[in-house]
Amino acid sequence: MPVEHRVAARGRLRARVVGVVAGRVSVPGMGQEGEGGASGRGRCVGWPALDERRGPLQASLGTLGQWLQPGMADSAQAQKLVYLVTGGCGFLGEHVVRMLLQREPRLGELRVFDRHLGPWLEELKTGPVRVTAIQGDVTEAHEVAAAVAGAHVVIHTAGLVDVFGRASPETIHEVNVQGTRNVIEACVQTGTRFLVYTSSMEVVGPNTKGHPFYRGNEDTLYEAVHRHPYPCSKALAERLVLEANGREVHGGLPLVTCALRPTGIYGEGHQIMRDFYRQGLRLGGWLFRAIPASVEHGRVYVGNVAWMHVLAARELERRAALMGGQVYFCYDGSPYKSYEDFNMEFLGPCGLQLVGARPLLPYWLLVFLAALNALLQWLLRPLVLYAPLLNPYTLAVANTTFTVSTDKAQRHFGYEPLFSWEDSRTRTILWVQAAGSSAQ
Ligand SMILES: NC(=O)c1ccc[n+]([C@@H]2O[C@H](COP(=O)([O-])OP(=O)(O)OC[C@H]3O[C@@H](n4cnc5c(N)ncnc54)[C@H](O)[C@@H]3O)[C@@H](O)[C@H]2O)c1
Ligand SMILES: CC(C)CCC[C@@H](C)[C@H]1CC[C@H]2[C@@H]3[C@H](O)C=C4C[C@@H](O)CC[C@]4(C)[C@H]3CC[C@]12C
Repeated sequence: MPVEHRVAARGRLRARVVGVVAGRVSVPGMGQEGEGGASGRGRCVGWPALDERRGPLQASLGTLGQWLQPGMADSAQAQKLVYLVTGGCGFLGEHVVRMLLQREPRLGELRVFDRHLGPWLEELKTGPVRVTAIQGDVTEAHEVAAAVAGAHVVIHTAGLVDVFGRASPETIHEVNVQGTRNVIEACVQTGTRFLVYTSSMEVVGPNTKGHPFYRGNEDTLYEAVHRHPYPCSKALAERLVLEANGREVHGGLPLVTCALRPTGIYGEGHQIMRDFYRQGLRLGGWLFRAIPASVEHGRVYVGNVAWMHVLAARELERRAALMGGQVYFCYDGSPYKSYEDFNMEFLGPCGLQLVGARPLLPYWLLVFLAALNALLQWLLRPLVLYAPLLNPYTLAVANTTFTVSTDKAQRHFGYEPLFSWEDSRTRTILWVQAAGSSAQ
């Protein structure tokens, strides 16, 4: 285990650094010119309004020339940058960390900030890039500020992903909204100019009315009304990030922010996929269709989501005027399918079968069971945490078509999926097989 020590950061800020390891850098990526676009806005029912704090430069985004420091373009190749990834030990965060090490040529130091540090960070010991593991909590403003101090770019992916009622609404709000506010304020205080936020499709929908969002893009009009704490928190946090674009950071330059909105992410490390696999194994290799095959659910491979983060972070500097304050859905070539049929793309080759061309239970019965689960969760809460996959919210999400079709990230910062559907599928199958056999 690494030796625990403390480092002094800018001013009186201090960070708890629990390890320093080094990783490898390789192949550069790409980028091209694009055009502007719009960002979505949601409405949270029953949640506090946001501070209406806007940066002085918010309303007047300048030309690219105004955003670049003198000589920056010339020195860009030589300059080594410090990146901070919050939530860097999570499902997506680990892929972002590894992707940065493999594909960001300007990476000089990579700070991985998480409440729970993964042992795999130790693997990243060889190579020229300094990797700094920082155990910290985004809800603690001083810990965030200490980690951010001196970083050029922050990728803020830490979040409490809970649609099952495991955490309280207050905790979800604290981590996702206050945590994001802390990251923004840390950037402003310490002079960090570039912030990429991992948002979610749920900032848009599905809404509580079950309206379909079919092949939508960032400009598609949709009635985004949130009641569940998780989408509420993501919507509020995304708004904070977008509104912070243009705020003056320490040193006088403007903050540049953007938000990426993945749909349902799949790939190596996806816990819910592993849970379905294990459940199928327990049921003798069978899974039972609950949702009609006609309900399409957007999915995106984790490696492509990570790649989009890396590209967005890289291009924010050069394309600040275009990308600042923008939202981008995360997309790739994964096929449009129902949630269960899509899972079968991986679970099928692992030996599971989905029974039924149509749902085996009538929808009203699922609604009843979901409501019963919610009631049981509430009744049992003082005694035990009962948090099954099926509840009224997850049923509504699974049973509402939500698919995106867009090229905004391609136009704005040259994003193309790095992994084909075939690659993504193969990698995920191999992981499910390994995860399944380790569970035996
Ligand atoms: N998984 C998906 O399908 C999906 C889809 C869209 C968006 N997202 C977003 O992507 C991000 C990552 O999600 P994920 O699926 O990798 O989840 P995850 O739970 O695997 O990762 C989140 C990471 O954040 C860390 N974290 C949580 N609370 C923290 C705190 N208070 N301080 C510091 N670190 C903390 C966790 O330890 C974890 O490592 C989240 O912001 C989530 O909202 C996920
Ligand atoms: C009705 C049951 C048989 C099936 C239950 C499946 C359910 C657990 C799944 C379906 C859709 C899933 C969500 C969707 O992929 C997108 C996201 C966005 C992301 O920000 C967090 C995860 C989440 C909510 C998925 C959670 C699991 C869901 C609801």
